[in-house]
Amino acid sequence: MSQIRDNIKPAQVPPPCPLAAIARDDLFVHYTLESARLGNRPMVERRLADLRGCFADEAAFEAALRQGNPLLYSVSSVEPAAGDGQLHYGLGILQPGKIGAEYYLTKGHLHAHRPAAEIYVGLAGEGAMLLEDEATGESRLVPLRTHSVVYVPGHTAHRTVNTGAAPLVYLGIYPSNAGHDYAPVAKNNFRHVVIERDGKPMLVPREKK
Ligand SMILES: O=P(O)(O)OC[C@H]1O[C@](O)(CO)[C@@H](O)[C@@H]1O
Repeated sequence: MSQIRDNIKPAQVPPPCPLAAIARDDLFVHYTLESARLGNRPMVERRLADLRGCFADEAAFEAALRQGNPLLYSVSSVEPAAGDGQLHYGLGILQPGKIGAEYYLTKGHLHAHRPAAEIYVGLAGEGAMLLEDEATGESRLVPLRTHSVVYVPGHTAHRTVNTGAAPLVYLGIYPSNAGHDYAPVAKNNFRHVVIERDGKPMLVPREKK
């Protein structure tokens, strides 16, 4: 018996929670749905020109860009602590609109640390998450709206789409070591496109060029 006990390795003890090391304004952050900004954190803004290559209808994209360079979405983030078990989160606001038949969308990314999952909490508006398994290309369109939560598994490219008429506001919560890897989506894009057909969102395969 004692021999068995001797062979049991002690569980790894995590370092003590660095509560004192966390800034007070990282422990409590206020936001409003109108500003969709976390406290006074900087807003990263993505305008139409930043989304070059994302939309399927390139002629419609160039035509829209000639009319102006509207703000499509903004994200502010809180990163209280790094290290094993810690979390970061971001508040996003994605405007309504379309390029051709395709709804306004975010660039989309994989996590640099591929196993990292993410939780999206819908706070306002009506949209969806486009999920794509990196290895198999398997795709899902999952609704994201007020009072809904979407689970994004690890190893899954994810893009947010606004399918409604009002701004889509959402909170994304992810492991502190997740990181953003934009390169695979920038190179290959998603295999599917979310378009409006007969007034409703529909997932269709991207046409080959
Ligand atoms: O597709 P993008 O450009 O990364 O935008 C989505 C944003 O949503 C989040 O996943 C959560 O707010 C951010 O990490 C990310 O920047």
